[in-house]
Amino acid sequence: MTAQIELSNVDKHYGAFHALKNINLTIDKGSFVALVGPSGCGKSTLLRSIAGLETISSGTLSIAGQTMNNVPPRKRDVAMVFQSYALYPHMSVEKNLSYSLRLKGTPRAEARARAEEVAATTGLSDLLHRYPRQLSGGQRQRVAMGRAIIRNPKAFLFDEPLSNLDAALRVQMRKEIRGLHDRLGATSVYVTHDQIEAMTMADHVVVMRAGVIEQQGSPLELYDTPATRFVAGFIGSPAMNFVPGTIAADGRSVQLDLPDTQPLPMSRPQQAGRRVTVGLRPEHLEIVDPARAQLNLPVAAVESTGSLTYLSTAGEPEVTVVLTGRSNMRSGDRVGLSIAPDKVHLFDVETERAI
Ligand SMILES: Nc1ncnc2c1ncn2[C@@H]1O[C@H](COP(=O)(O)OP(=O)(O)OP(=O)(O)O)[C@@H](O)[C@H]1O
Repeated sequence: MTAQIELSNVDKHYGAFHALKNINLTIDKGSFVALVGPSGCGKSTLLRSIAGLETISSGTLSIAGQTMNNVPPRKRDVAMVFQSYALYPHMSVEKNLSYSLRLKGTPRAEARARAEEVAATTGLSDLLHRYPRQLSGGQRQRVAMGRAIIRNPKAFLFDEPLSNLDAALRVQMRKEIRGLHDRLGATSVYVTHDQIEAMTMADHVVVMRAGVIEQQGSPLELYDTPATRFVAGFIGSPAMNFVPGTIAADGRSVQLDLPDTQPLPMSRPQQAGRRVTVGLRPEHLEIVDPARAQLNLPVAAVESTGSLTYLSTAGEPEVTVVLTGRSNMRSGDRVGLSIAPDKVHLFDVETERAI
């Protein structure tokens, strides 16, 4: 039942506002694709366009090879799962699950049997007689999932489904949703503003910005080779540090605009004298003996979570360093840092594209 979804040259205008700009995206059958980006970038609009809750202004949208541009939502055979759950409060879990089947005229006994089957898949077997108000947030989310599953749709469309849950439950539900996706062999499209959620759940991540697909790829492709400064800053936590710099005369190292820094060797030669933005991930900076450090910076703050320690430096721009374990550094100390040549990212100052 599961299907491929294809968008080619899709545009969406809300009056004069251009919400989606020339979107080209193939969602392979059986894949789990996350749409991420800051608030207002168009990810919900894209998802709602697939569902048919928005009409696209131009381009083609197809599901299982059939053009869907003018097909109403209920005939697209896709299931949406929302953050608000949208459960019927006056119906038991069993009735919530079987409602769509009953609407289609499925006999009562068969609908109940399907509800029991789906309840077993989603861990709701003991809760079939409860009402939504008697469920925890995670259980309600599972009912919302179950209602989508029972319809055996061509694709599952998730709109920030975990936003209402606390941090621990979110982590658990991520695994449950991904596990269900795998067991059902489903095609899933998942909107989130949380890049960690996207990275941990999806096979393919689509980063959007102001209505445009900025970059798409596997989670680690985006992390290792961000195409733009925006993607570099959006993927990875804590965020990449950006420092202005100049390619040195030898073309093989880059001098940062920070006092007490040596040129950083690069893995590929660049044009000498070129002004660039240098990207350094906090987890790639290593603390080293000041005598052989490439950067010597004053420490402004030290924060520890027990397993990780975050150092931030004084001065402009601030540089963040993350290390595993603990550190006896204190505010006011100087820290010596170095970074491997293949971990130095460079971006064009004007276009902000990776170079
Ligand atoms: N019905 C509408 N009429 C006019 N503009 C709209 C409409 N719906 C959305 N927009 C605009 O389109 C842009 C994209 O909205 P969308 O909801 O897709 O963003 P989003 O990336 O999902 O953001 P968020 O994470 O905040 O939900 C926003 O600037 C929004 O204000």
